[in-house]
Amino acid sequence: MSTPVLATTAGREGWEAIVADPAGAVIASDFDGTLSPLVEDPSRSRAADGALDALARLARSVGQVAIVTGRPALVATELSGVTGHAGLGQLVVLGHYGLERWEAATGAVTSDPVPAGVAVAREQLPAVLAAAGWADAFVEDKESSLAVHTRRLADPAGALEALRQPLTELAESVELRLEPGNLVLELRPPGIDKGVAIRRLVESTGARSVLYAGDDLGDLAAFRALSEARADGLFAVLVAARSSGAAELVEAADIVVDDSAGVVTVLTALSDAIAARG
Ligand SMILES: O=P(O)(O)OC[C@H]1O[C@H](O[C@H]2O[C@H](CO)[C@@H](O)[C@H](O)[C@H]2O)[C@H](O)[C@@H](O)[C@@H]1O
Repeated sequence: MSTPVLATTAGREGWEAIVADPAGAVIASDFDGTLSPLVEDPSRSRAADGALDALARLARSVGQVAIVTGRPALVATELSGVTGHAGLGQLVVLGHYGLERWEAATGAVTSDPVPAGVAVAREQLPAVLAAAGWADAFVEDKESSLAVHTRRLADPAGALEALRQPLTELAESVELRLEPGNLVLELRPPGIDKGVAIRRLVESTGARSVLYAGDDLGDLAAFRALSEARADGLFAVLVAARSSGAAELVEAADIVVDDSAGVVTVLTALSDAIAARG
């Protein structure tokens, strides 16, 4: 498979660094919209065809393969099907934007503490949704956070805009953070995001290079953290899938693909390039 179009010098250098020194590389990807096609019902998300095989093939040569997701770590492992998948025995899943860490090697999840505000928000949320006129919005209760989805409402974009301010106020009143995403508004713990998560992973692995793939606004923090880390000598390749239409993410990317199938193509091309270098 040929090398994908690398739009930037930093991206080309990052790709070359991974190919030349795969043992020093972390390959990390978001789940929804990046490794999995977007679907209406979040409980029906599944890894795209070939995604796990592509990760497993990379895992043979790179230092670390990881999924970095807004989902609870165990939900992401179950939906993605990574548990027990051949070749993914060293995978790490950073769930809840990095609040949780699951390791395939042990099957154990560790988590930072969940702030009390989540329980208060859970109680108050139905009344806030009703007052905004969107009592039927789907609430995905993720235990450590609450995601309000508008995708299945009559006016998904209108509902998202109508709910943004009241949910911001609710989040602030209980010391949570409002995380906007693709037709979703999440109330979640502050102090952690995918930027913090990927920095921790780079530090703990001693990585010299990273490829990170994402599609939504929540992935911007990882893109920013890795862009900044380039100044300290880290090589990075930033891959954006257009799935969620996050323009800022696409603008900041070194490689842009349409969807999760495109992400699989990039991962496969990278493992081909590593294999060709021998
Ligand atoms: O960090 P991610 O793995 O991308 O998770 C972010 C949120 O993704 C999920 O919602 C998105 O995907 C759904 C399934 O395709 C889709 O229906 C929804 O509209 C998208 O926003 C998930 O449900 C959230 O909990 C995640 O935080």
